[in-house]
Amino acid sequence: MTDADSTHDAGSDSASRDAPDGDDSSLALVDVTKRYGETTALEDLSLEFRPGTFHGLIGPNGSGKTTLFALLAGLTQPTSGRIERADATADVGYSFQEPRFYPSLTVRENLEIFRGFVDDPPPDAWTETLLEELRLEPAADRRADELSGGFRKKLDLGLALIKRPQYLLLDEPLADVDDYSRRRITSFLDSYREADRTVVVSTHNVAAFADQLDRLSVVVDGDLRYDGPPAEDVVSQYRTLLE
Ligand SMILES: Nc1ncnc2c1ncn2[C@@H]1O[C@H](COP(=O)(O)OP(=O)(O)OP(=O)(O)O)[C@@H](O)[C@H]1O
Repeated sequence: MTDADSTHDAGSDSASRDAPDGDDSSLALVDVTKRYGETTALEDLSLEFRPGTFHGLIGPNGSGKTTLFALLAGLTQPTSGRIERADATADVGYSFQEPRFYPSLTVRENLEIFRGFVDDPPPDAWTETLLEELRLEPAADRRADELSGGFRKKLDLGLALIKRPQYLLLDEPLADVDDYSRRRITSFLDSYREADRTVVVSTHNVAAFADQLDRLSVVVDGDLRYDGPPAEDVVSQYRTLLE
């Protein structure tokens, strides 16, 4: 599958065959430093995202999480180091900036248009699955610019998922989302990962994903402070790591 002309899909030009640790289907940053002028957002950071993993990325404000996602999605280039994507054809879907969609089109029309950008699109039923699993159905026929904040967030999540990407990068996917939808969405993302896809969630609300996380990475001031299994009490673990 090639990348589509979609704001929610990343290009694959930074792909390479060999990932660290010999895992031939992971996505990884290798010795990455990213500077914006005088500001160092990430410093010599290496991190791997493996298939079939629900990976949590946490860290205080300004620690470099958004920068890391932008690098993985190919939206910006490292100052030094490299991004490796073992399977050059694997897609990256993302939702981590302001929601983007066609404002005058309905939720369903937006999903269909973005699905149409994909060269080898998932079947029609995938759109219906997303409408149902993301609890978007009540707003399916409403214009995108008339949606509440929570529905906008869910539409953005739907657009990130419409291509069924191998790697799904989500920044605060549950922000503004009601409790019932949260449970549905976390369980849907859980099953998405079971299909050997990678879900990476950047969040300040690590407790919301405690039951799903397979791996936890903590970034503080551009450094990787922890990368490994989440503890049973992930909130305490994070607090301890920050001390
Ligand atoms: N386009 C930019 N130009 C200059 N500095 C930037 C730019 N983007 C990010 N930075 C700086 O890089 C550092 C990391 O920012 P980044 O947005 O990646 O952190 P973050 O962990 O996503 O923060 P938050 O949790 O607050 O969203 C910060 O010091 C930030 O000010």
